[in-house]
Amino acid sequence: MSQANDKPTSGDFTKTAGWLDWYTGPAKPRFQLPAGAVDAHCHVFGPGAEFPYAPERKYTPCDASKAQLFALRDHLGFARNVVVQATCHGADNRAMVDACLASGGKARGVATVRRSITDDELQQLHAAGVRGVRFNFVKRLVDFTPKDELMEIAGRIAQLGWHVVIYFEAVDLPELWDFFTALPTTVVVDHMGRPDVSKPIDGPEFQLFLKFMRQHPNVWSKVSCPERLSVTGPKALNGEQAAYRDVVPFARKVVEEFPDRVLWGTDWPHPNLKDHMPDDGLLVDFIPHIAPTAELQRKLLVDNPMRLYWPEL
Ligand SMILES: O=C(O)c1cc(C(=O)O)oc(=O)c1
Repeated sequence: MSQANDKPTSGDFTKTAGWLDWYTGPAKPRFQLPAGAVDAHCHVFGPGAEFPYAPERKYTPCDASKAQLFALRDHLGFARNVVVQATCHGADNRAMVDACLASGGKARGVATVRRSITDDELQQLHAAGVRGVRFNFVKRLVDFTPKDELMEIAGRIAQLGWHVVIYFEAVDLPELWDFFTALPTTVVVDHMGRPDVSKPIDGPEFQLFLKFMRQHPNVWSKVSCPERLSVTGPKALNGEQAAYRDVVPFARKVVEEFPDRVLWGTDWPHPNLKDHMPDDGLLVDFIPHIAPTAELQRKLLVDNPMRLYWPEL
């Protein structure tokens, strides 16, 4: 349906040139999600008039509110969300926290924090449902933060039982290896560490990522974002049931080798896509291609995210 660039950015903001808005009117998935499924990676954007975008942001999105996120959750058949702080909000977690608080216990959060955060502020985030912090190493999204600052934060949040979510490009893994493997918490990799899927699955780059997971049982991976990683498509649009073929072997390998350490999320509202905006219903239909059995699906969508984000249930 709509791929038009017609969604607003409220407040004193103008969308980044060429910004693609999230997809209106997604299909009802054909794949029936297991009961209690968690969308373990999604975001809210603003609305800018209520929760202004951060001065240090690298892009200005269209608004994507908590009500719109919850409507998508219900439409697709998810029971819960994990709302990950988007870089356009910097370390101002108010929009994410507001979504968690308004969810009636159906959303947990992952925050971005600075070294200056107080213990009281961390406790308030915990009470709102935050269970992790995100460290971002993708240079087009954030300015550099010194590793000693990040390690100090990791040490503090470890005491709350939280985990660290890391986002990086595959080519940067060698340089980041020592830092990542020194983290004292569970470590969750966003989007499989962004493999270049035009390279062979048994080539050095993806093998290094598998080695990272094999050698470090505290490392988990989100097998999300085929729409970002795919080079050949086809796109999840117009009813396509075999989308993003080139990503399937990579994601399926991770799911099958590490079934107890994988998560899946829509990545709605899909920041910074340049080529197309996927139909989120068809993205859900991608899941059985990478998790082909009911047991793998239940672990990926229910057991693993519940263990990490709702261990008390
Ligand atoms: O690849 C991206 O552009 C991207 C950006 C963000 C963010 O801005 O937080 O989050 C993601 O999961 C992916």
